[in-house]
Amino acid sequence: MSKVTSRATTLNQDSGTPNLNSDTRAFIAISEIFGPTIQGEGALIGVPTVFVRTGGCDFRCSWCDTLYAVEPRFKADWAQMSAQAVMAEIIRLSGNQPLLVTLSGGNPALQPLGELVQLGQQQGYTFAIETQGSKAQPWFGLLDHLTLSPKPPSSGMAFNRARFAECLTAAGKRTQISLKLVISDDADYQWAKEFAARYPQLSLTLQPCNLAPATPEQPDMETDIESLNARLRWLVDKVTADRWFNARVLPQLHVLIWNNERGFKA
Ligand SMILES: C[S@@+](CC[C@H](N)C(=O)[O-])C[C@H]1O[C@@H](n2cnc3c(N)ncnc32)[C@H](O)[C@@H]1O
Ligand SMILES: Nc1nc2[nH]cc(C(=O)O)c2c(=O)[nH]1
Ligand code: SF4
Ligand SMILES: [Mg+2]
Repeated sequence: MSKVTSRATTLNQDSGTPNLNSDTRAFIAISEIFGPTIQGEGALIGVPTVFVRTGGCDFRCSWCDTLYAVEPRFKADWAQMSAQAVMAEIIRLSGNQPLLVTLSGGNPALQPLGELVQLGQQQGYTFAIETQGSKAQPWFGLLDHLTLSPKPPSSGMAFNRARFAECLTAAGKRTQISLKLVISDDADYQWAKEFAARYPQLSLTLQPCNLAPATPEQPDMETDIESLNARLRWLVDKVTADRWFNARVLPQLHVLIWNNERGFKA
């Protein structure tokens, strides 16, 4: 399957729109732009969208399924693109028909994305972001959806409550915020219960961890759907037994459909 990935670099930085980035000349590190497909996870599951995946991350989760957009050894594969060039690719992929654009990564919050969001919204596109809540940006307040996915103990990453709070503040009132917590074992589940209790105002999705995701070394590795389903059943049983009725339990739909393969859809 061939991949829809933008590699062009444009030099036109003059958008004429108000600037929300500290650096007006900033380029965005892009790992891939693909779609239209459907959002496979969380509160917007099933919604048609184009993904913009940025390169680079401040975390190294033990089970990360997108290391090709995280580790600096893949930097040479990332394009440095202007907001205008990214928008042109989104318009091309969507046939100039506005839809939801999902910013993911890596950590897209490390990138200067305010201008892109403004450009797209002027043309009727809406914007969602997937980020772990380790870095806030002033342009979070422009977004339509902010999915915060703080990491459980199994990831090996630490939680910074102050930084997470900054993300909530930056999103303000206009942006819809939801929580997406990945669960791989009992310790993660217990952590998620305590975490969610601290943020009762946020809509919540629990997502079973894929403990054997495709890796840059084995990108075509078959997903073990049976064990993913077993973990999903385990999670549903726990949530219902605990009468945790404001939690939503969802698989990664794109993994079930396309095996998390990089390409047009996954
Ligand atoms: C690849 S991350 C990129 C965005 C951002 N860095 C973050 O973690 O939110 C997108 C989502 O995939 C989830 N994810 C990554 N690896 C996973 C895995 N092996 N199983 C289940 N979810 C995973 C993350 O927790 C996050 O919610
Ligand atoms: N279809 C699809 N849905 C997704 N939801 C979150 C994704 C991500 O990698 O951030 C993702 C992805 O890579 N593909
Ligand atoms: S924060 Fe997201 S992109 Fe970064 S390593 Fe963790 S799962 Fe991967
Ligand atoms: Mg993914």
